[in-house]
Amino acid sequence: MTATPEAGADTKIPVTVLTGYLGAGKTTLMNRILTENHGTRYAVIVNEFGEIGIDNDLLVESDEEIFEMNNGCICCTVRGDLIRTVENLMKRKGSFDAILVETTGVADPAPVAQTFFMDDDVREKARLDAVVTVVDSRHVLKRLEDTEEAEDQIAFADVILLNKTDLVTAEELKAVEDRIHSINPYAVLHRTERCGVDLKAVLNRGAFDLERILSLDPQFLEDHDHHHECGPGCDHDHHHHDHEHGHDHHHEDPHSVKSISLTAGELNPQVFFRWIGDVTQVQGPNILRLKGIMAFKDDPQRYVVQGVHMIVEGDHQRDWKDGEERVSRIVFIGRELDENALVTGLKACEA
Ligand SMILES: Nc1nc2c(ncn2[C@@H]2O[C@H](COP(=O)(O)OP(=O)(O)OP(=O)(O)O)[C@@H](O)[C@H]2O)c(=O)[nH]1
Repeated sequence: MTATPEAGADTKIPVTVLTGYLGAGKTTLMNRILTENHGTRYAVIVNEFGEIGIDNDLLVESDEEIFEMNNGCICCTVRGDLIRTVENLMKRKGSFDAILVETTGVADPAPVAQTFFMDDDVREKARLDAVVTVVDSRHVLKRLEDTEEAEDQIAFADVILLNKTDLVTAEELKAVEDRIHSINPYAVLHRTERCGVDLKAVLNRGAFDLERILSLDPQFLEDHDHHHECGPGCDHDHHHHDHEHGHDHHHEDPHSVKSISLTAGELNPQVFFRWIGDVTQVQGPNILRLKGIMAFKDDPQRYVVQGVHMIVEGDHQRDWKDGEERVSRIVFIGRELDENALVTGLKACEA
């Protein structure tokens, strides 16, 4: 974690990570990005060559290669292939403006995101802009029953394209939205057919769109969630799927993903860094994402933290504006999170 503003943060190449279950529409979105006239030149990294038409854009193949960190982290891995690919791309810096990583065939988006936090050389040159998840509206509820990966992809997302809306009824779509919202209330949702979305809504979001995420009223979200999870969403599931485990109340399942949003006043940075380090060491395997904007006492600038599992990084972002309320806000998305401990822990960081 660096405590000083990083020089040249703006010159870092933004990286968009594209995830989504098999057949959700990732290639369709990719084709759109590569063919639409948006003025940005993308270098594309895929695990395997797709049938993508490329003009000016670079397409790089990378083989699956994942390293576990040898520092005892049980949930942190980096992708050697991705590091090398990004480094090779950087030698051609100037010939593209942004990088798009398609995680075809990769079930877990964490190692891809972690690579952009953990490898120093990569971090120096590139910044993770957003994780974009394409969801098949027709099949996602079933996928969520079958696999943890489908849930992880939603939990990780900053932007979600609710695709194939032509294949579901309005009620079905609403149920899907409710369910996604219950997993990750902070992702921006766009309903799409053939991934038809204004690409500005997907690309170059900046810092995981923290501003927007954290400006949401957590109280509202909690009420909202509760209502939805026990309401039409659950009903819908019952009608459409056979449940082997015999219940639908996802929030009662300790293994399901939930989000916890906390606020506090001005913090003592030393105490906060120690706390967030401890939290991620202990709860890291269960923390899929964390994002926060912190107000440190006597610090003229806002401090932004974000993390994946046990990895946290932070940076000063910009000056607090005149009249802007100096509050600290942080969101954890994960499984089996100890909410009381998080609440007490953050409180104890107050200056
Ligand atoms: N009906 C319908 N079909 C769609 C939509 N979007 C994509 N498809 C189709 O769904 C199929 C899968 O789309 P892809 O874009 O290849 O999905 P993908 O996520 O790249 O698939 P994999 O690479 O296999 O993981 C294709 O036949 C697309 O034409 C949509 O909104 N509605």
